[in-house]
Amino acid sequence: MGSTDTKFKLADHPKLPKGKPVAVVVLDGWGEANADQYNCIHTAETPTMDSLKKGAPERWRLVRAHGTAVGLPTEDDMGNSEVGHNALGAGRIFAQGAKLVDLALESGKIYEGEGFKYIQESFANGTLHLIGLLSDGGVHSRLDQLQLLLKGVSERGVKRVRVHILTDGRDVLDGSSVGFVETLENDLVKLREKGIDARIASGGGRMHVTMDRYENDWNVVKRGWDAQVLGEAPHKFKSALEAVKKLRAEPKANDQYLPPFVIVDDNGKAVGPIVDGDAVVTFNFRADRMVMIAKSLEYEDFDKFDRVRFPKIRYAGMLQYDGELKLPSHYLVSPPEIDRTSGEFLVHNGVRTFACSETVKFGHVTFFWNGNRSGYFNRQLEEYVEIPSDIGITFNVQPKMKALEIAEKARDAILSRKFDQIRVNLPNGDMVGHTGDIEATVVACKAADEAVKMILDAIEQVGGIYVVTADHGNAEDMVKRDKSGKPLLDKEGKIQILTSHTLQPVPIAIGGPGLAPGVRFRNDVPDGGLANVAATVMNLHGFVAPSDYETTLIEVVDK
Ligand SMILES: O=C(O)[C@@H](CO)OP(=O)(O)O
Ligand SMILES: [Mn+2]
Ligand SMILES: [Mn+2]
Repeated sequence: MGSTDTKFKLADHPKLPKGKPVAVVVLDGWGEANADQYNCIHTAETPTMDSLKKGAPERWRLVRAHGTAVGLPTEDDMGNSEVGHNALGAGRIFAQGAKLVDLALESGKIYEGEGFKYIQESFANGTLHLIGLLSDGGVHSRLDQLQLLLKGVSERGVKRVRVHILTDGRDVLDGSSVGFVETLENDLVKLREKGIDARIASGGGRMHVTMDRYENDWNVVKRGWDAQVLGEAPHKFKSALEAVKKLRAEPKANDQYLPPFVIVDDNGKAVGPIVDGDAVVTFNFRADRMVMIAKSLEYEDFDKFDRVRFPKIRYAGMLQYDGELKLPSHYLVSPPEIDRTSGEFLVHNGVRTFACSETVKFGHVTFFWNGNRSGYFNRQLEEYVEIPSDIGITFNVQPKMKALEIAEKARDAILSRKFDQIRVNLPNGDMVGHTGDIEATVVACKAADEAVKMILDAIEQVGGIYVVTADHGNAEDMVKRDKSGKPLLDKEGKIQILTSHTLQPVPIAIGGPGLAPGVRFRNDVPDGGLANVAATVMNLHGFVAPSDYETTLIEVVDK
């Protein structure tokens, strides 16, 4: 069983027993908001989640899931899966990538580090390529950081810059890509006036080009590779603005799924393929959707797709994206050191752990949960199950996704009695919410609720405990609003669909036959956030959390 490593020894909880199976269910993108027709969770039939809310007020509450509560720079920053699951798993609030990059740019430290010095060696004779998400969403990247970086490199000897853009429309409004491209083009004009040969070289929508995750579909990364490295794409344009405008005019086109394009010169030649001697920076700070491109840019041995050419480049990530794989080996800003996560502690204390989701969220309950670390802590005590996601579709056409399959795996793991913690992520509210399809999102929420029921029923059978929560909001608000909360209309008088996450708090409910009588939420942690959940879960496993963890949300009163 557990380890002898005293560093990880947890004290016994004075009142709560060990050995009860604990199901930890994370509903992705499931916030709490006022009830109206844009709240898909409210519209959907969700009897299980409703019963948790209505059933036991002392065992249901809201927790903060955005802004500084999850280590983001400001209270205007919506929550996201990376910071949400990091907080849930690590039990402490770490300054996250967005904030660390801000600080490094502000202080200028970014230019003093090993990563920058490394890429700078290419400035004299090579091109600097910047690849990343072009928006101000603040989930994966931020435009103002790109702008500061462009300014910084222009003052530090760069001669030729090529930007490879990925249009967003997921963390920001669909259609906003046009404005972001205009802004970037204006910045590049200014660089050219200073004598720097700076241009946008290629592009494509984030969900179709480059930003796949958890190896769901390597074709996505390949499309990016072909455009960015080889300078080949089905669409060729003289300017990125023209590209984005024309491609958006196609029926059903949207920013998230724009096809790949390259910018060509008057002779039809791509203006910025990546060649030997160049430097490349992937400027997203968030990890999950950069790991695959990082592998393709960095690994000599690589068989995921035919790269055709593997240029000898100096490559650095904005951050190091995977702490276990040390990928990439060069980076501009050190990632948060998310160590001593609850998963690691619990495994060292003999807690047998099962984690499951479908591919698009699999890393959320493993990699993110464990502090952006891939792999197991102890293969003997842990089992991580990935259910393959459908590929090549937008999830509004399949809103039930694999919720049922995930719930079945969780149910079987619970009934097997082989695990003490059974942890899942149910993706529906989030993945379908991102499509902006309100009807499909309602179906998605119902499917997630049914999955919760199956897991809770299994917990009932084995006398276990459940913790049901979420990582951030999404499906509970599908419309852009003004400050007073009124839906905003576009120029044609149509409502503006919100595809992004929200600033809303999320619910957390605890219960189950194994929950000791007298356990209830404390009322002296009113500002509790996702980081308070880890200590809570440790308590439910019969342990006291380490003293540097954010405090537990529960107390045990004598009954
Ligand atoms: O899809 C993603 O990458 C983000 C939104 O940008 O969503 P989540 O944080 O829920 O994974
Ligand atoms: Mn999420
Ligand atoms: Mn999301």
